[in-house]
Amino acid sequence: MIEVRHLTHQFGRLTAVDDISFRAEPGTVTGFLGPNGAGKTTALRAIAGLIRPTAGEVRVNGRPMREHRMPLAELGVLLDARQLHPGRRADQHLRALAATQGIPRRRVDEVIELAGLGSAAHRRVGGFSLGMSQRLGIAAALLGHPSALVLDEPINGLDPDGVIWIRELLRRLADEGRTVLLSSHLMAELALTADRILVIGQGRLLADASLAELLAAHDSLEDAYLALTRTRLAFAAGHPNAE
Ligand SMILES: Nc1ncnc2c1ncn2[C@@H]1O[C@H](COP(=O)(O)OP(=O)(O)OP(=O)(O)O)[C@@H](O)[C@H]1O
Repeated sequence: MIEVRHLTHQFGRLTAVDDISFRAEPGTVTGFLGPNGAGKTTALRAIAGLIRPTAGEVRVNGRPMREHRMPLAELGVLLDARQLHPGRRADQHLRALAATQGIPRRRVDEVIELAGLGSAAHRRVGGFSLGMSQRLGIAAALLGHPSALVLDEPINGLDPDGVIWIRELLRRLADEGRTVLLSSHLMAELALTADRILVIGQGRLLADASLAELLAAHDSLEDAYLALTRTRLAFAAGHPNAE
C-alpha cells in the first residue's frame, strides 16, 4: 500500500507537486498520467524517499521509506534506468545491490532471467540500449520481492515483445497482491495495463478514478485525459470558458 497525503514539493519558487493525496492499493495497477513537467517523477521520488517533501507525507506499507529496515523488500523502484555506472556489468550491478541487503545470489540469477537479460548479463551497462537498461532497472526493482513498486516510464524504449512482457509482468505482480504504481505517457498502453488512473497536471491531482469509471464517461482514456487536463487546468487558471 502506498499512501500519499497532502504531498507538496517545491524546487525554489517552483511548486512541482501541489498538495496531492491518493492511495495506491495492493492487487491494483495504478497509472500516473500527465503532461511533461506535471510532477509525476517528483511525486515518485518523494514516495521512494529520495527527496524530502516540502509538506505532507508518504507512507509505504504504513511507514515512510527511511524507517524501513529492508527497503528493497518493501518498495521496488525504477526511476532513471540510464543512471548506472557504465563500466559495470549487469550482473555485477545487481549483485552489488543485492549484497547491501543480504539478498541471495540465486535471486540475482532469477531476476536476470525474469527480465530476459540472460544473454546480456555479462555485458557492460554502458553499451545497453534504452530497452535493455529498462529491463535491468526492472530486474533491480524486483530483487527484494517487494510488496510495492514505483516505476517511472517503464515502457519507454521497450520493443513490442518488451511492451507485452511488462504488461503481463505488472498484471502478474498485482495479481500476487502487490501494489504497482507506474507513470506513462502512453495512454493506449495504460488503458491495457492499469486498473486505476491518476491524472496529474501542473502538480495537482486532476482525477483519481478506476479505468472503468473513466471509460464509462468517455470514449477512450485519451478522451478522458484531454477533457480532464483541458477543463480542470483552464478552471485552475480562471479561464472564462472552463466548465
Ligand atoms: N531537481 C530539480 N530542480 C528544479 N526543478 C525541477 C527538478 N526536478 C524537476 N523539476 C521541475 O519540477 C517540475 C515537475 O517535474 P517532473 O520531472 O516531476 O515532471 P514529470 O511529470 O515527471 O515530467 P515528464 O513527463 O516530462 O518526465 C518541472 O517543472 C521540472 O522542471
